[in-house]
Amino acid sequence: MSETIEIVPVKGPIHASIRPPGSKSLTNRALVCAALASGRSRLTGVLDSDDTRVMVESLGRLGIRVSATDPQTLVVEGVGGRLPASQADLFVGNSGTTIRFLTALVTLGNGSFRLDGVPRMRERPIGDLVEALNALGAHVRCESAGGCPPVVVKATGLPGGTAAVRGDISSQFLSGLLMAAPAAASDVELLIDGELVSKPYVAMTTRVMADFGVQVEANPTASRFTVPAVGGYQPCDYAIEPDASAASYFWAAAAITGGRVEVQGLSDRALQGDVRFVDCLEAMGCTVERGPDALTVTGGTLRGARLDMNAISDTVQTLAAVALFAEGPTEVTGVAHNRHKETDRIGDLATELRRLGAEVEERPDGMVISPRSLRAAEIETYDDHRMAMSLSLVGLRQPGVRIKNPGCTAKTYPEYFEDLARLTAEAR
Ligand SMILES: O=C(O)C1=C[C@@H](OP(=O)(O)O)[C@@H](O)[C@H](O)C1
Ligand SMILES: C=C(OP(=O)(O)O)C(=O)O
Repeated sequence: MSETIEIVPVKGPIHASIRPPGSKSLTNRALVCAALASGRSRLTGVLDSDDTRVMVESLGRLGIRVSATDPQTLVVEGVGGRLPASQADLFVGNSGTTIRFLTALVTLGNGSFRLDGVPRMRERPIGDLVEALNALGAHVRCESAGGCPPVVVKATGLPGGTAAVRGDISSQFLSGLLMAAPAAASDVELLIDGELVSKPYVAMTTRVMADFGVQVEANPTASRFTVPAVGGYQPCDYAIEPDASAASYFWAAAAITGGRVEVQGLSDRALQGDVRFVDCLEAMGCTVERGPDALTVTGGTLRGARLDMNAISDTVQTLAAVALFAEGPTEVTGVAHNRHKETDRIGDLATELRRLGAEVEERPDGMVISPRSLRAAEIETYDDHRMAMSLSLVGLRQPGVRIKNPGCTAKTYPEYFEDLARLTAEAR
C-alpha cells in the first residue's frame, strides 16, 4: 500500500449497507477455547488480520494445529488442556489479546516459553497479569523491569487457587486468566482489584467460555469470578459476529455525511459491547434502527455530548471524528486505559485532532473536543489502525485529508480502505 492515502470528499450523503469482517476479540477468544478443547472445533466468520494471524501462528508453535479451509473458516485440533510443545518463542506483533491470552495459556504447559512483540508491545503493561498467574502457582516473569513484555514462562502446569488481579489497566488480564483457568489443576477464584475497565469484554469472555462448555460464576458486582477445574473445553462449531469496532467507522460515515448506513450481522444482542457506539451517535443527534440482524444509523443535525466511554474505548477515536462536525463541544470521560493501547490514544489523538483544526482539552481520562473550522492535514497514524480508520472519515467532508501509513489497518482490517471506497462510491 502507498505511503499516504488521500481521502476524496463525497458529494452527498452515503447510503449503503455493509457486513464488516469478523470480530478480532471473538476470533482470538474462540481460538484459545478451541485450542484447549478436547477435539476438533470449526470456527466460521473469523477475522483474517495481523492480530489473528499472530494468534494462529503462536498456537501452531505450541503444537496446536489450526488449518484454514477458506480465509474465514478455521479448523482447530484442540489438545484438551495439555500443550504438546515443551519450548516455544512466540512473536505477537502488537496484539494485546494475543500476548495477554497466551501468557496465561502457556502456564498450562510443561517447558519454557517466551512471548515478545514489536517495540510498542514492549511498552504495553502485562505485569499485573504476571503477578496474578504467579499467585496461582505459575512461574512467569517479565524479562526487564517495568512490567512489560518480553515475558518468560517456566511452565509446570497451573496449580490454581485464589488470585487478585488489577482491573483498571486492561480487562485482557482477567480474560486471559479466565480462559486458561478451566485447565488448571484446581478451581480458580479471581478477585478484581480496582475498577474493572472494558467490562463488556469480560462478559464476552464468559459467554464464549460457556459456548465451549465452561460456566464461570461471577458475583453480582463482577468483582469475583470462579472457574471450575474441568480440564478444558468442549469442542464446537462456532460462528463469529462481524467486528463491531470496525462497524463504528461505517456508522460514523453515515453521521458525518448525513446519510444512512446499515451494518449487517450485528444487533443489540451482539456479544460485543462496541455495538453500543450507536447509542453515542444517537445522543449526538443520529437516528438508530435496531433490527434483529442489522443496526442502521441515519445522520441528523449533530450536537456535542458528554459520554463515558470506559466500556467501549476502542470507539473513542471514531467518536472524535464525528465530534469535529457537531455543534458544540464533546466530552469523553472514563478512558484513561486508552493510553496503553497501540499508541497513547488520548495524547496522540488530541495532537491529530488539533492538526485538523479542532480545539482539544486533554484530560487524564479523556478529552473535550471543541469543533472549529477544519483544515487539510496529513495525519500521523502512530502505527495505530484505529487512528488511520477513524480520521480517514474526516476526509469524507474536509478536502485534503491525507492518512500516513494506511497499511497499519492490517492489524484488524486489512481491506478497510477498499471497503470504504466501495461504501462511498455512489456518493462520489
Ligand atoms: O479483550 C479484548 O478483546 C479487548 C479488550 C479491550 O482492551 P482493554 O481491556 O485493554 O481496554 C480492547 O481495547 C481490545 O481491542 C480488545
Ligand atoms: C486495543 C486494541 O487492540 P489490542 O489491545 O488487542 O492490541 C484495538 O484493537 O484497538
